[in-house]
Amino acid sequence: MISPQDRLEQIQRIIVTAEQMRSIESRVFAAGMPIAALMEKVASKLAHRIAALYPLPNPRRVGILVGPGHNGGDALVVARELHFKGYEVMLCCPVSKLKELTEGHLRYATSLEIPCHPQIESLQTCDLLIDGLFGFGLERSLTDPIAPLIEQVNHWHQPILSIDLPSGLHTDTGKVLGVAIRATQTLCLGLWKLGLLQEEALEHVGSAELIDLDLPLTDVLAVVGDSPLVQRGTAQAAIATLPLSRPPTTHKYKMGHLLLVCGSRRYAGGALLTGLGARASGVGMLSIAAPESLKPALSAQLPEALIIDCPETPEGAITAFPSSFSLDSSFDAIACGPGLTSDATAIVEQILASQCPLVLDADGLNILAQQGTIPTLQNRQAPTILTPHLGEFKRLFPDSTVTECRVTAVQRAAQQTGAIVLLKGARVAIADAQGNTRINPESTPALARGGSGDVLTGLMGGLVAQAIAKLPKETSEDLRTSSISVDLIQSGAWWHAQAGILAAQERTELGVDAYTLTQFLIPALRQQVDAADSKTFSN
Ligand SMILES: NC(=O)C1=CN([C@@H]2O[C@H](COP(=O)(O)OP(=O)(O)OC[C@H]3O[C@@H](n4cnc5c(N)ncnc54)[C@H](OP(=O)(O)O)[C@@H]3O)[C@@H](O)[C@H]2O)[C@@H](O)CC1
Ligand SMILES: Nc1ncnc2c1ncn2[C@@H]1O[C@H](COP(=O)(O)OP(=O)(O)O)[C@@H](O)[C@H]1O
Ligand SMILES: [K+]
Repeated sequence: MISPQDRLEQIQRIIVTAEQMRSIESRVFAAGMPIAALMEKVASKLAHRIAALYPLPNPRRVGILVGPGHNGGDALVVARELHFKGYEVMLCCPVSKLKELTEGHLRYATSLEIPCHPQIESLQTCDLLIDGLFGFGLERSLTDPIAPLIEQVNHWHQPILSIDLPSGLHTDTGKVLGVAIRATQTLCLGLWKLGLLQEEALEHVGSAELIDLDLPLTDVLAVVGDSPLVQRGTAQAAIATLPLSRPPTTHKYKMGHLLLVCGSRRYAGGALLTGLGARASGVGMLSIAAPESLKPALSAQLPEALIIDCPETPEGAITAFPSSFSLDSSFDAIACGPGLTSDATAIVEQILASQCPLVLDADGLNILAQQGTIPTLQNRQAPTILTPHLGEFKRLFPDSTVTECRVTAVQRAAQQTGAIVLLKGARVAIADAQGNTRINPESTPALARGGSGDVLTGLMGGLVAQAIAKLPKETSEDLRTSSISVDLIQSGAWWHAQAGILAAQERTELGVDAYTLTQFLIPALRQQVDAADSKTFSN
């Protein structure tokens, strides 16, 4: 039997759509769990958590918004529980036609003399609001009388805690259906809903937490599959994937040789930041192909790196490798792009034509887009990882539907190109050609700053080089490609985000320039590994 900790770790990785959640719920009910019993369990866990987050005596007055379905039912059971814990609870139920179970709970709450108001204004003096209007059953845009009510509540100043999802969000796309609650906090029930991990939802979700409902893993996996394609990144999964321990008899070339191709006189920092990101990855050997005029600055900051002086244009951009250099099989991976400028077309073409595993970013991506993304990559044999931000993604895939759903856009891009595609942003989404998808659930807007993507490119390049270096030399291209998993790429995205979070905690969100970020990569990893170890020991 799986231990409760392992089960919870697996549950934390699962992401469901509304349809999948409905199927899981149906299986549990068909197996004999009464709907009302599950609702009691949900609401008792919610009430406990709410009382811990907002302990008496302040806040005392709690206003609860009740919708027509079972989200409203949950809210009413929470109302009853908080009432008995000593909170001064009042309800607002703006609809008259309720589902049967919800109606029963409303009748009982009223019998307990918990006041229920049709007008939202009565709740304005509450210290805390709980949003139980709609959960994953919402399918249509909100209109009168609920839409104006939500707009009004969003203008008030008390914290709002949403049950399952902020009411008004689409469960799968995270898009606002007309209007949606702007929650301070969302307590998601049972399993993570896809919409909560979509970038569009972020301003509405606040901080998000999963309330485990002990849904049987067999029922969950029967619906999402034993190895679900779409998974939420977790610290445990990332730590398990990172190359944290080294074989005792290893040597530098066994720990990966990474070639960085980056920088120009104009974007000198691009090469440095990529190099510092790569350094933190632990890669065994680092070579940097950069304009020759950057050598003194790079050597001063990265004394361990081999600098390959490239001839440069009068503007200080690389156009080609030096004539003495051959792009041979001594490199386990190349990370290319930050700070290059569009003058680097020939060198990027040469790299794309090589058999070397490649992380492509920034101007490397813009040059690829000009060459024709899909045909160029379809011809490429070696593993390729693209790390575009939204603008670069649109240039790479002009026909994409990225504005509708980032996750499906990334999946399609990966399937069309055979590359692993990582779409940057507040919620990084990563997919491979087989549809395996990861979403990084936690980050900080402190990273929205020039150069922080360069750090990611170097870090990612170092991780890829180490993964490739582990393989025997005669490994086939197919096996080399499959050795670079979405989990490895997600572990890099997770690590980068954790460094940003730790740096922001220590230095405020204003203090996380890209150079500072590089200095937090190792401390953040240390902190996370220690936290994971202490969890293991305490279990
Ligand atoms: N699955 C689980 O494991 C568990 C689920 N649980 C809870 O149940 C929640 C899901 O409950 P749910 O299915 O009743 O849907 P919910 O989100 O409350 O709303 C649907 C209602 O809204 C109505 N409606 C829809 N659109 C509308 C609109 N635009 N404007 C106005 N009305 C609109 C719609 O009416 P209709 O479409 O029939 O007109 C229907 O009555 C889930 O989020 C969680 O909180 C837990 O209790 C137990 C464990
Ligand atoms: N609002 C945000 N929240 C969290 N992370 C963000 C946010 N905005 C950007 N990032 C992250 O910061 C990095 C920015 O990369 P990029 O746009 O390539 O910048 P640059 O090219 O200047 O280095 C990416 O890793 C991205 O995921
Ligand atoms: K809700």
